Amino acid sequence: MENGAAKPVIVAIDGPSGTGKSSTSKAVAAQLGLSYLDTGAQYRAITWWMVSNGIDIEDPTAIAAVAAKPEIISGTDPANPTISVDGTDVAGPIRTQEVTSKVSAVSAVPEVRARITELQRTLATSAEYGIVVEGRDIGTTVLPDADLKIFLTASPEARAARRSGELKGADVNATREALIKRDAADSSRKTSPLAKAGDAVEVDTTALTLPQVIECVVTLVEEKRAAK
Ligand SMILES: Nc1ncnc2c1ncn2[C@@H]1O[C@H](COP(=O)(O)OP(=O)(O)OP(=O)(O)O)[C@@H](O)[C@H]1O
Ligand SMILES: Nc1ccn([C@@H]2O[C@H](COP(=O)(O)O)[C@@H](O)[C@H]2O)c(=O)n1
Repeated sequence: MENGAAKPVIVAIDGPSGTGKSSTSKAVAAQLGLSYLDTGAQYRAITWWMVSNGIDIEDPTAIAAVAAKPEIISGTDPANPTISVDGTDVAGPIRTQEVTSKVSAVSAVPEVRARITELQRTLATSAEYGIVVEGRDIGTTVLPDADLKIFLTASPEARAARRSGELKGADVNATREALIKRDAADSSRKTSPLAKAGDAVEVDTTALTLPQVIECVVTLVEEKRAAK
């Protein structure tokens, strides 16, 4: 732990799918003694609830009408990030192909975003030593006053190779097409699209190893902390 008497530091890490946001954010938070929030897991959790309750994912009005119903709780320990819906641990179910293919439609609904954004701001402001929050709109919308904003990128080929390595036996081309499709949906929605904040530092991770990306972000956070 390196938190000492330092003031809380708020770090926003955004970027498209498979650029390394979760792996990097978790490691940076653990190394610097900060909390960690995976906002994609929250959108996946509400999507899982919609699917489980038979809500028509193609109907934004139906989604909006029930967006406030599920109780979503995120644990922010980077060594053991947790996510539950109405008391049920959904860490496994939110990673299914079904949820992945439907999450962009649910996360595009403004009532869903308002609800989840409120949860995210509450967690960020209550983190004693600071927090690393990763997602798509953290630097632009959720935490526009974050101390440090990072926007991770990587080529679609690198991202697909990483993902298909994770999903044993998955076809790289199909994985690449699915990533591109999800990024396009997330980037083109009206409310809080995936976007780089004007004051974010862009890090292209295509040719970097994960430890190199972590080291780069740790250095940037330490510089910000020293200047606070
Ligand atoms: N720089 C890197 N080099 C090689 N592999 C990496 C790198 N960064 C991350 N990975 C691997 O790529 C995969 C995807 O990383 P991760 O889940 O962190 O991405 P993400 O941006 O959070 O994705 P998503 O938005 O889809 O959740 C993981 O298996 C991770 O270990
Ligand atoms: N700040 C965010 C974070 C995520 N989303 C939506 O959730 C989906 C899943 O995210 P993963 O990081 O777990 O892959 C993502 O495709 C977005 O639709 C979001 O809208 N805003």
